[in-house]
Amino acid sequence: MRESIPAAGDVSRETSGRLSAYAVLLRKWNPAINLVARSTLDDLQTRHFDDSAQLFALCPPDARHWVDLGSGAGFPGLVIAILAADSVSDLRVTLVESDQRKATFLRTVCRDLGLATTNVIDTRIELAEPQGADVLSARALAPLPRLLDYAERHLAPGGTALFPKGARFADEIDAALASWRFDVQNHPSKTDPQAVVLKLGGIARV
Ligand SMILES: C[S@@+](CC[C@H](N)C(=O)[O-])C[C@H]1O[C@@H](n2cnc3c(N)ncnc32)[C@H](O)[C@@H]1O
Repeated sequence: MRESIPAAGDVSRETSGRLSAYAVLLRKWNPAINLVARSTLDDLQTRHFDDSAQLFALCPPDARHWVDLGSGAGFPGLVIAILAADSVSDLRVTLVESDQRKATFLRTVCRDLGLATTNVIDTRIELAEPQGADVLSARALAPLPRLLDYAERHLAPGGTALFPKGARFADEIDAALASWRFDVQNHPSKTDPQAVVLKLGGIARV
């Protein structure tokens, strides 16, 4: 089956082809290793592809290394890697996923799609070598205070964190401010009226 999944905004034929090939692999592997909830397979584009692609527009132009934590089936990190492969930037992407079967899936997609500058680390975030990321992302991984612990390990000084969050994002920010200071912008989600993408900079422990 040929998928037709362009990301949000205009993308080249090559990028559109890679996104379609990724979707085909996802559907093929999903019954065996439960990459995404079956209920979301009917709306892969909005729930996963567009939801991931919106983060790419928030990437600082001088970023060189994007690290996605707890990538699972590759959201948002693999979509970012596909979009970056077609951009003028030299962005390389690292996906951290401790589930070995999911990490194998991520590596297979990278190989089949020719994503030569995307790397998969199949260890726990807490144990992985510090990554010095310019941009750190994590979707559906952990509450904000724990994400900031991860950012302390893996984000370069002055780096940017992008965390999609649900309707209770303000409570998470309040909880995090007990131990951290940071600048935060709330970008409304383009796929869910209740959700936002939090863009954090200047992260430091109080
Ligand atoms: C709920 S899923 C979200 C996956 C993906 N980010 C998404 O939004 O579709 C969380 C993923 O993070 C991985 N994970 C959870 N804790 C982790 C850790 N400490 N280190 C590495 N991966 C972790 C899990 O294996 C799982 O694939």
